[in-house]
Amino acid sequence: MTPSARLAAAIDLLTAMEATPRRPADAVANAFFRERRYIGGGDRRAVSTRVWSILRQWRHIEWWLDRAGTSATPRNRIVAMLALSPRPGEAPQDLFSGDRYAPSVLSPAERDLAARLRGHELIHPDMPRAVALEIPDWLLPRLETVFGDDLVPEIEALSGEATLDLRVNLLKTTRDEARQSLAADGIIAEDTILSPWGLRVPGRQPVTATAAFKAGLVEIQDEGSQVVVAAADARPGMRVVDYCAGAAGKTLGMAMTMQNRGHIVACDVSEARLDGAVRRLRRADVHNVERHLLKPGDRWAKRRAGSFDRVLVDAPCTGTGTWRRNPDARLRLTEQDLAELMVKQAEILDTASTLVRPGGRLVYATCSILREENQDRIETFLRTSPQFRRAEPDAQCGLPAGLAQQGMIALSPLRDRTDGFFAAILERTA
Ligand SMILES: C[S@@+](CC[C@H](N)C(=O)[O-])C[C@H]1O[C@@H](n2cnc3c(N)ncnc32)[C@H](O)[C@@H]1O
Repeated sequence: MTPSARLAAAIDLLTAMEATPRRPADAVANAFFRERRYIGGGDRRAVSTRVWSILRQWRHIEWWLDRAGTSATPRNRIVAMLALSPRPGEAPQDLFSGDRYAPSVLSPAERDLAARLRGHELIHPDMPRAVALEIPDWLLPRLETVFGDDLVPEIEALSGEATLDLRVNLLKTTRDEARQSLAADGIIAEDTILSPWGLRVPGRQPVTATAAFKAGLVEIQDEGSQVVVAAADARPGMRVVDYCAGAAGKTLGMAMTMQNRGHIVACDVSEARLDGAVRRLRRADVHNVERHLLKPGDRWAKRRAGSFDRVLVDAPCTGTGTWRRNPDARLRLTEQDLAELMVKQAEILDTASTLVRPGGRLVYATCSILREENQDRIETFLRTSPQFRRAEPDAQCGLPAGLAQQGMIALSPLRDRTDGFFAAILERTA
């Protein structure tokens, strides 16, 4: 594709995203490219990079368009981005060439817009703080409470590119062998700092095409998720529940720390997600996992009360810790979403906690950075559940000493170079 044709595809993709504003951008993009199989890998990456650069600057661009008195159409967004963040060979009038497959030539109003914005920076001193930080207005006071003086660098870190982390599957290999196998396919990976089984790959590399990935030696998993797996400290022979297992990301990690011995029940309310786990479990050679679909009125938990050594609750949450991957999510998130999720988290935690045996552990985790979903949730739970107390990670789980503070781990992209993650370790005393 020519640069102009790629730009036209970017405009079409932005238009598709605007047509379904509640749908995650990556789901819209996947559907978009599935319907256009003629767009090859390199072109797909170029179109996505262009669109994602706009998603990351959504509020900045809107502010500039509003100031210019024009509407935030996909074409105007792209014209504004090209003018505010110019790159060599990307003059708007050249890319909007009107040629075959290219966007139609700029209208007088679009040309005027480009001329007015040229020479300005994306961020302007007059922008309200929430706009400058690219977060919804209602979230600003909450994030100021969480990060205090570090708010700006923390949000900058949350807005950057995500790292590509792998969890080595110790059921099949060692960290060194996995690293060597990746190197044979031209991918140089480094050990992660916090996770004892992690490898970090620089940039965006085609890991899924490597022999290591195909053979199930490595699994793509953010280091923060791996830390949650380590905090769960599931050991060989234990009875374990992964109560919100989804497609089994953390189930796979726990099966590994259990050396495939003992039993894990992977529960979820989503049949599609649990089905997605099957192929991953097989590829990783995991065979101590049973899947259980939770249904309304399900008596499964009641019948098994107090019978598990470990219960992991990887709760549905705002995902505010994963903005590096999903920059569009921060703009979709509403105060109502947070309120609904908090009700759900309380219900899930209450039910799942009944499964833990006396002396067993409950680990509650989110990929959120908000206090309401994390520390506040745990404090409320502990007030009403005196049979639980905070516990420290055991040294044998492999996490660095001092990572947990009073039984809670809060990871941030700025400090830890992971997604924003939270995990609380609770022990049932009676
Ligand atoms: C953060 S995701 C889990 C991700 C998964 N543990 C992983 O590591 O790949 C949260 C999961 O909670 C599930 N969920 C939502 N409501 C639930 C409920 N009431 N009980 C159990 N699971 C629920 C969702 O379907 C979703 O798969």
